[in-house]
Amino acid sequence: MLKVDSLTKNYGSKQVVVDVSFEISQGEVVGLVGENGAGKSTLLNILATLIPLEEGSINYNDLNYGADHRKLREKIGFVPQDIAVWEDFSVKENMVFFEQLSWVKKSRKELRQLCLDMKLDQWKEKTKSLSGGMKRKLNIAISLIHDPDILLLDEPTSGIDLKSRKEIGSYLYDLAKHNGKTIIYTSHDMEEIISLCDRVYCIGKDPFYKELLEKNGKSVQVL
Ligand SMILES: Nc1ncnc2c1ncn2[C@@H]1O[C@H](COP(=O)(O)OP(=O)(O)OP(=O)(O)O)[C@@H](O)[C@H]1O
Repeated sequence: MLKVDSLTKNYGSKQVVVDVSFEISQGEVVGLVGENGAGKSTLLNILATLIPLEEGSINYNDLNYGADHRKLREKIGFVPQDIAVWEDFSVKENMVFFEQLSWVKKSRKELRQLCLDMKLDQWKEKTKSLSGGMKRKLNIAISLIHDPDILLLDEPTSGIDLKSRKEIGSYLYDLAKHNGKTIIYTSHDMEEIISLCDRVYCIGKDPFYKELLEKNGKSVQVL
């Protein structure tokens, strides 16, 4: 269980995340939506321990975000909004590089399989020659190397074609439902949010997203 209590984040005098509380259970797929600048990436970055917690508390099972940073990082996989891979490395070299930094060891075969699960089969190709969508798939595969419990994805399917989006979406859904991973992700693609998410959190005051999603039968909580 991931439990967030009274979380607030300001950038100087600008309040971005204001007194936010929620709980997410193991195996849930939760969408995070809101207009540009609403604070989705900020919240994900705090959950990923990349932005320090200033006000409020966050706990994952018996781990506390104030005290157990290292242990928490072992449990979290993060896919940032901006693609973060080594352009001059091949897909294989990227996977091996990040595996060597990882807490969990994986064989070349297992690393390759993670890419194939993403429908990314250009194992020996230089990353810079891949399309933007393929680089995103590589980024997702990298985030899964250490078998995280929680997967935080910031617009993971942006720039990916519809067929691949659906493939990645169903792969992520299976990871949650069959492997018990907890998935929180942001997207501006409401169709994807509607088809993939168990629940949705909406950041910001604009009722647009809440109304649209509720019309489509989704359970939405405004943060
Ligand atoms: N390091 C920072 N310093 C100051 N302000 C910041 C910083 N990072 C983000 N902000 C501001 O905080 C607000 C929330 O930004 P954030 O990136 O979390 O929004 P978002 O909902 O993810 O937006 P988008 O949908 O465009 O990705 C924005 O107004 C942004 O300008």
